[in-house]
Amino acid sequence: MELFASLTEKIKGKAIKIVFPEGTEPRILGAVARLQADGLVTPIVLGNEAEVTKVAADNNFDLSGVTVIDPATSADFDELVAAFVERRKGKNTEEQARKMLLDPNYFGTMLVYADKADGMVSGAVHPTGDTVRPALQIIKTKPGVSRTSGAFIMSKGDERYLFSDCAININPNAQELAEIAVASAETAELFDIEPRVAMLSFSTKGSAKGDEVAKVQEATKLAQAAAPQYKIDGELQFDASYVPVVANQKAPGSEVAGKATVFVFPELQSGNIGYKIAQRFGGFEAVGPILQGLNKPVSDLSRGANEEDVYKLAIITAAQTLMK
Ligand SMILES: CC(C)(COP(=O)(O)OP(=O)(O)OC[C@H]1O[C@@H](n2cnc3c(N)ncnc32)[C@H](O)[C@@H]1OP(=O)(O)O)[C@@H](O)C(=O)NCCC(=O)NCCS
Ligand SMILES: CC(=O)OP(=O)(O)O
Repeated sequence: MELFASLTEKIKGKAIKIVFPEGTEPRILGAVARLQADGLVTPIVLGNEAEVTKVAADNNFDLSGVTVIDPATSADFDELVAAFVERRKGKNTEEQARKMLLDPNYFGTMLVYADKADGMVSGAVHPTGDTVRPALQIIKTKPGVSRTSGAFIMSKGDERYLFSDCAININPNAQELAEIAVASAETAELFDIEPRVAMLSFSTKGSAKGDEVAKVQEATKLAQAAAPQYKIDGELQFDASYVPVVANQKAPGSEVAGKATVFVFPELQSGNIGYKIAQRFGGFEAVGPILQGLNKPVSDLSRGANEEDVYKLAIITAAQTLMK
């Protein structure tokens, strides 16, 4: 079944509450109106009610039935401040908390932490750091996961792949890269992609040398040892990972080369540039970044996202709430 058809089937009618902190952004409100009309999620929009209503009216969006919360006047504000101070014990004072929770990304994250929402979608107007930092500080990673990372589902026609880390870890070490690879294989399975994980490099099987190559070689070994149930191979250049004829020449006998479905980039420069090239030159649809390894789902849009991207990432975020 087509990815979004199967995900919408899973979430429909479950009233999964997704909070959208960027309540005066037309791309967000357009997606919210559609999600509400399609009965896919129960949206909570953050912002001054008069401003949200004006943007909706100016764009002919029907927000009937959508909850709008202004953090500054919310009846839950004091309770959330207290929960935040408790969570950030010793790291933030109550005075700081009162200022921080006026920031819609902090307030929205606290709604998720306090179980008043199930997930959050933000980042259409905020850069990634501002969107994800509250989640890293408050929601935190699941037991056994030390690093959150950001994956994209890349699809075109019948082709569907996962790219990571394209969003979070600027220069992961070998251990962190191994963890990203295993988390990516797990995420791929959640989205019905059979994981064959390529650990990408500018070298294939020792064709080049250097610290950067050694890091990917080490990460490959660590990931293979940590998750022997998955097919993980490296280090591979992109052509060796994707093109069967090149794979035969550069990495004969590999279970991954030439048929990879999960592409793990060695650091964030290549990951972020790589997904945008596939999206903008290659015509792939890029949905994400899907944050992997958090206790509860928080998703960060690219600021280049359109309304359809917001709609789809909200569906993915809602589906993540059902996955253990
Ligand atoms: C994500 C990012 C903002 C975190 O940076 P930061 O806020 O300076 O990070 P800090 O080291 O101050 O850590 C802040 C908190 O987050 C946690 N944290 C940081 N990175 C983390 C990660 N990858 N996974 C889990 N937790 C993380 C820290 O442990 C710390 O928690 P604490 O306050 O409870 O001790 C930073 O890594 C970044 O800018 N990444 C690139 C984002 C980007 O621009 N991507 C391109 C566009 S998508
Ligand atoms: C994922 C990403 O690159 O986000 P942005 O375009 O907002 O920097």
